[in-house]
Amino acid sequence: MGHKVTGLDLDERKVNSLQSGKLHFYEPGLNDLLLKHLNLENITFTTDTQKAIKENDVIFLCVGTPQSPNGSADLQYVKNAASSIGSFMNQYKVVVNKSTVPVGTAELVSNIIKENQPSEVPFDVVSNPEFLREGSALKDALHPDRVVIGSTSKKATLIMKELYKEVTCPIIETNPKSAELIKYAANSFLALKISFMNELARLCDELEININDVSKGIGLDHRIGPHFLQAGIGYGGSCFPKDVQALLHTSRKNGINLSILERASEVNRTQATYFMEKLTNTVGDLNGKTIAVLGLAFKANTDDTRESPSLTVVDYLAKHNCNVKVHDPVVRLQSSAYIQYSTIEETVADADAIIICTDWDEYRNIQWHKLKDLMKQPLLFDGRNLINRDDIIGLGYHYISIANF
Ligand SMILES: NC(=O)C1=CN([C@@H]2O[C@H](COP(=O)(O)OP(=O)(O)OC[C@H]3O[C@@H](n4cnc5c(N)ncnc54)[C@H](O)[C@@H]3O)[C@@H](O)[C@H]2O)C=CC1
Ligand SMILES: O=C(O)[C@H]1O[C@H](OP(=O)(O)OP(=O)(O)OC[C@H]2O[C@@H](n3ccc(=O)[nH]c3=O)[C@H](O)[C@@H]2O)[C@H](O)[C@@H](O)[C@@H]1O
Repeated sequence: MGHKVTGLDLDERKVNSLQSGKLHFYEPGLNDLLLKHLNLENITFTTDTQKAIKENDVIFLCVGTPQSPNGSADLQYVKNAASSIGSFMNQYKVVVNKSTVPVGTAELVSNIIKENQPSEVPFDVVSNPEFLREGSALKDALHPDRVVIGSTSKKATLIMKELYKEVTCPIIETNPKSAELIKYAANSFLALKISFMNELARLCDELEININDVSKGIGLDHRIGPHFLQAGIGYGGSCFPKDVQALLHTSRKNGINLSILERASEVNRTQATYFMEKLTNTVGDLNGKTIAVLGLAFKANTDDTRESPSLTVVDYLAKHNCNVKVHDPVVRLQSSAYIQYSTIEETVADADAIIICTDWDEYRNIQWHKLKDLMKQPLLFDGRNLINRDDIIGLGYHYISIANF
């Protein structure tokens, strides 16, 4: 968008990798753009906190806000970053909370900055939540549905609008607390949609109704919309699970029961196990069985495995003494719970069953007729409803899905 950007991180390994033009994670399209802007000297990476704070007018806080044991968002990284900003700022700055943070954090950040300033320097704190998805981060960031600016300062709002002037979408101007809640409400509502479909899919399983037809049928109603109605083995990732818990924690602290969200979280907690019970019902005793798991990432087009339902599946299988063989096109993780193979063929060889856990296109396009003879028996569990039921049954597979009839 024409800005000069400094990427500051305390992790030297990440900074060195990015500065040398290599992404340390998988995100389609991002590496080319990184190289382009490194060459144009539009972006540079550093671990020098003081220099990065002094040399920039707008400081985005994009640090992690992981889940604490009690469900709340752990703000230790936000607090540390805020105290560094206070210590090192030398002139007016706009400090932007880009991390997903609970209601009241803009005020908290502001107080920490003030407490750490050696002498008074003016600044404003703005809440500007991020709505991009992993796997489509670039498109989402450059073409967002909306930009939310939560600010009590006209000056800071103007600077933020100038910063986003290349982006063509509605800009919601509000106060910081509303902006903070908008982020949690958005993620929670999306999680709710998924859990609603997953619970409905359990009923569809009983009634032999195709949940995908139900999604299509309701999604065409503009008031409902077609997105985030895909039933599967549950939502994962570094955000939905933790953000739902953080909002529930905020609601309990304030004496309000968000009962629908509580239930959505519970449905998600049990969804992968619900699917695994189908495996037990079909295969019987799992002890010593060889199971091939396709996909470790929490969804396609990312190498992120944080809160991935695949790991719940692997854990379940390992606990039931299965011989677990896994495949993922991009994730490379060592674990004593499984052996990872680089080809799908090796992964499914001698398997008693295949379980699809991630919606990679690579799995959608598998030549299933070629795999059948490699397996002990042609048994396919489709946790993402990726496969055409009639086609796969036509090839002689026994096919079990999330109500994909
Ligand atoms: N990952 C995603 O797709 C999205 C994430 N978010 C939110 O953005 C925030 C960050 O998420 P992720 O990037 O996934 O977290 P992450 O944990 O992968 O990365 C955070 C980075 O901050 C660095 N860091 C911590 N303290 C620092 C400090 N004082 N100075 C400089 N660097 C510091 C860490 O070394 C780490 O590299 C979270 O609040 C998350 O909820 C929001 C929308 C999308
Ligand atoms: O706050 C965040 O970090 C981000 O969290 C999510 O993005 P992300 O976690 O990257 O991925 P999603 O595409 O939302 O998928 C989340 C999980 O839900 C699952 N999902 C998604 C959609 C669906 O219909 N069904 C379904 O099971 C996915 O497989 C995945 O496990 C939100 O979509 C982003 O808007 C938000 O910025």
